[in-house]
Order: sequence, then C-alpha cells, then structure tokens
Amino acid sequence: MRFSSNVKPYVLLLIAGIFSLLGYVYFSFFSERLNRQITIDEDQKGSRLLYKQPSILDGRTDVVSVTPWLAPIVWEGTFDPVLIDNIYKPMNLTIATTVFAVGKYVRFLQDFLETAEKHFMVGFNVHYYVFTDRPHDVPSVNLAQGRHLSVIQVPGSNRWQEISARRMEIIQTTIERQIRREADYIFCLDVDSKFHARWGSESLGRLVAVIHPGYYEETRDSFPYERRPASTAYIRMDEGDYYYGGAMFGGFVEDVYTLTKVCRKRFEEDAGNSIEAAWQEESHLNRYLLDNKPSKVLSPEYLWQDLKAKTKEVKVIRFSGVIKNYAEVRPNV
Ligand SMILES: CC(=O)N[C@H]1[C@@H](OP(=O)(O)OP(=O)(O)OC[C@H]2O[C@@H](n3ccc(=O)[nH]c3=O)[C@H](O)[C@@H]2O)O[C@H](CO)[C@H](O)[C@@H]1O
Ligand SMILES: [Mn+2]
Repeated sequence: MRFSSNVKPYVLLLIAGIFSLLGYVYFSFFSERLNRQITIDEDQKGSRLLYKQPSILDGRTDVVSVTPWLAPIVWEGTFDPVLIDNIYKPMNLTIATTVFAVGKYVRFLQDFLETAEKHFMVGFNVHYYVFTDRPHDVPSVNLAQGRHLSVIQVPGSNRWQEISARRMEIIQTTIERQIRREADYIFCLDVDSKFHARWGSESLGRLVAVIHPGYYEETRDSFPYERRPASTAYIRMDEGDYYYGGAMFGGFVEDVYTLTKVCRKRFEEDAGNSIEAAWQEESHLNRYLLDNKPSKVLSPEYLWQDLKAKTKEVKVIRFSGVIKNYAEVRPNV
C-alpha cells in the first residue's frame, strides 16, 4: 500500500495530462473542421461559379486555336467569357489604350470611343490616351465608371507614313513618362475602326498580336513583309509565322515598352540609311514578333475590315476598320 499511496499522485498527473492532450487534440480538430466548414459555406453562398464543363474532345475543329509555340489563338468558342472575366476582374486591372487621331483622323474618334464604351474591356478600368494635333476637336464622350481619357498633343505631319510609324516612338516615350505608373496592360489601336462585339479579358496576355484579316489564307512567301535585306525589318521568303496587323498590339506595359523601343530604333536606323519599310511600323512589328513570339494571338475576329465579307470561320466580328476615302482623309497619297 505504501507503493500505491506513493504512486497515486503520478497516476493522477498522468491521467490529467492525457485528458488535456486529448482535449487539445479534440478541440483543435473540431475548430479546424469548423473553420473549414465556414469556408466551404462561404464558397457555396458567395462565390460559386457555374459554367459549362471544359472538354478536351469537344471544341472548335474548323480553326487552329494554338500556335506551334503553344500560345492560344483566340476565337469565339475557345473561351468562356464569364469564367475568364471572373479570373481577371478581382485583380482590379487598369488597361491603357492608345489611339492616334492626327489631322483629319480626329473624325474617327467619336465612333471609336462610343463603340469602345459598349464593347471594349467592359467592367475594367480603362485609360484612353488620345494623341492628336487637334485637341479641341476631341469629342466629349460619356465614359463609364472607372474609365478615363487623356488628350496628349503631338505634332502633325504632311506624310501619313510618318504619322503611322511615329506611333512607336510616341507610345514608347508616353510609357516612360506616365503609362508604366498608370496601367497594367496596354493596347495600341488604329482609330479608323469600330467595335461591334465583346473584346474582353480573353485578350489579355504578356505580348499580344492580331492576325491581319487579309492574309491568313496565304502562304508566308506572299505576306507583305519587308523583303529588302537593307532594311532592319527584312524577313526572308521561307520565314515568318503569320502576318500580324499593325492596327493592334498589346500586352504587359513593360513588354510593349520593349517592343516600341526596338521598333522605333530600327525605324530610325532604316531612316538613317534612307530606307522605309514596306508597311512602316507594321513591317517592324512583324519582324519583332518573328523573333519575340507573342504569348497570345488574337484571331481576325479582333481585326476585320468593313470592306471584307465575313468568312465562315469568323463567327463574330469584334473590331473592324471602317471604309475610308484614303485620298480625302490622309495628308498625302
Ligand atoms: C488594319 C491594319 O493593320 N492597318 C495598318 C495599315 O494600314 P491603314 O490603312 O489602316 O493605316 P491608317 O491610315 O489607318 O493609319 C494608321 C493609324 O495612324 C493614325 N493616323 C494615320 C494617318 C493620319 O493622317 N492620321 C492618323 O492619325 C491613325 O490612328 C490610323 O488609324 O498599315 C499602317 C502602316 O502603314 C498601320 O500599320 C495600320 O495599323
Ligand atoms: Mn487603319
């Protein structure tokens, strides 16, 4: 008995220890379950998103929707707009959009801006940068919440080729001066165009280019790339991926910054050698994108031309160049 009376306090201590350990384990297990249950409940009540089950067997088969370097080619039917918006909207992104309206091209601004408000990056913060030599002729267009417009004065020119090509330099310097502090992504667009349907977050990517609607059925040797070796935009007949349109390029601000800087430098180098690439900055853009593959390619849905009849693979025309009288609207022919 001496033994038992001696041992008892230790037993009691041991039992108490076991109980408190069990209690701790039980409590922490339960509280974790409780927490987890709350999260699950929140998921179901607040942010549950219903969308069509993705398939790897069922999808568009009439067009190619991925490049050989595995960048998506964006066509109607290859993305779920609700799902993709749901991914990008919480990021509270700002999209810079540059548009040049020099000389008589100011007349295109109203339709461009009004249709952009209806279809372009709806629900996102958009900052339009309008470059013009006629700031007083910039129309006032009602902008939705979170959308802003800055007018930036640039010199006019008596050569349309120069106006078009100098966009690279002006975008580069404006990124340096302000855009890199004001936006996450940037799109650089032609003004002589209108939006007709959704252009949304499916278009966002690191470096984004668009396939020109005029050449996607042709072979690379008939693309209007710059073909003179003397130009820094030169592309050989057996090279080239697609023919990209100069009316749109975009991506992360820093990636577009590098693009504009390189194209501007090469354009100036050519000018020093008295050579101007066949399609000015569009030729340099194509050369740049051959060496620096875009991470996302937009199908011709994102760059059509009003004078071109819709083809069967194009289900939706989202952005299209208007028919214009070149001789009347440009400073030179
Ligand atoms: C659909 C497409 O890919 N279009 C390209 C194409 O012809 P485009 O016929 O589309 O060229 P364009 O006359 O629209 O000029 C391009 C842009 O430069 C601006 N601008 C031009 C002239 C002027 O007097 N005032 C003015 O503001 C304006 O923003 C216009 O949208 O080739 C050009 C280069 O040669 C550009 O690469 C264009 O993006
Ligand atoms: Mn144009």
